Amino acid sequence: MRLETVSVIGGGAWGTALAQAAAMAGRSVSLVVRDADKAARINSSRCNEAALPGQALSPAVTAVAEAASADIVILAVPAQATRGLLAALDPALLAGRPVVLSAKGLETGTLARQSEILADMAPDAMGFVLSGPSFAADVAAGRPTAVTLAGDDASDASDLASALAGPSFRPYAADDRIGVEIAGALKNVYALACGAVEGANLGASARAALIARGYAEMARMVTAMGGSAHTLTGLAGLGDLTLTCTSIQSRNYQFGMALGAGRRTGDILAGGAALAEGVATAPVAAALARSLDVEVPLIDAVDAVITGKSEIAAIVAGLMSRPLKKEH
Ligand SMILES: NC(=O)C1=CN([C@@H]2O[C@H](COP(=O)(O)OP(=O)(O)OC[C@H]3O[C@@H](n4cnc5c(N)ncnc54)[C@H](O)[C@@H]3O)[C@@H](O)[C@H]2O)C=CC1
Ligand SMILES: O=C(CO)COP(=O)(O)O
Repeated sequence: MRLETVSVIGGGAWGTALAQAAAMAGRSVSLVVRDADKAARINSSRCNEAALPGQALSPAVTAVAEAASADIVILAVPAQATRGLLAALDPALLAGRPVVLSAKGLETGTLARQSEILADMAPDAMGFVLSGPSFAADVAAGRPTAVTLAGDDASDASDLASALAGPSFRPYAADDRIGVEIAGALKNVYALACGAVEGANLGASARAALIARGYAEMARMVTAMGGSAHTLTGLAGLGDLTLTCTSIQSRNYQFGMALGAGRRTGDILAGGAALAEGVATAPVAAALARSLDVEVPLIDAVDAVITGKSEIAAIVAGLMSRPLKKEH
């Protein structure tokens, strides 16, 4: 497999950071943004100011407004935009190519994972998922980061990991796409909950309990979907859950803080909040759990707060008065 050139589609924070990581790994990179003016601005200033202010881009990154053929395709648009993006792309750009899915979320309506969307829309593409504890600003600045890169074939995933690995970006190959995708999607839901704990001043002990019980829920979901709970011991599971559920830098955590302070979802969104994938994913994850008959009280709680069905105080009281049971 030739793995020299990379096309990163999506000119937000994560697409820009992944373009920079691929460039630092020695690849020649096109960053596909939505309009030609933006591409020209990035190329002349050598910075994507709107996405990663002040971050200088490697000379190996060229912004373009139209996707062109590349050995590796990386999709970095919000989870709800992936299907539309794939529908608009020339299928020849995807057929037989490794396509790396980097969005963390489940699709509204279909309940689909990102790799299921790819299989629907571009069945000839080779789907990989990239997830793990990795803030875009850290990756782009060359701060040490490690992620999981999963594909159906572990040896292909290893080749791709080698092509994207650089001095500060270390992808670990894996073969459990389901586990990695569910972990990436659900950690955003728990980050909303942990942010709400912070915003409502419920204490660090409550937040730690949420992380541990969230991990247990995640394991039930992954197992029910045919993934491996063992995957969750790695970067995409424990790694990203720890990062996102404890860091105010996380947009999901910030959104949760606003909910915890008593603000409504609609008002926070109307105020121009940054993308928080857990907001769309929480109701989808709750529906998915119902369809699989998996008990997920924390996902249900976040869904209830997001959709305005319940208040945080009532939810905390409800969670604390659930029947006592064995931990495992
Ligand atoms: N920012 C981060 O630190 C990380 C983000 N991610 C994931 O990456 C995904 C994208 O997040 P960010 O880049 O941070 O969000 P962002 O809000 O910074 O950027 C999203 C970009 O997608 C573009 N976009 C939206 N719809 C599009 C469409 N239909 N076609 C083409 N472009 C479209 C927007 O113009 C924008 O440039 C999310 O799923 C997020 O969870 C994953 C790891 C780290
Ligand atoms: O996925 C991320 C870090 O791994 C980014 O988290 P947020 O989208 O919550 O900022």
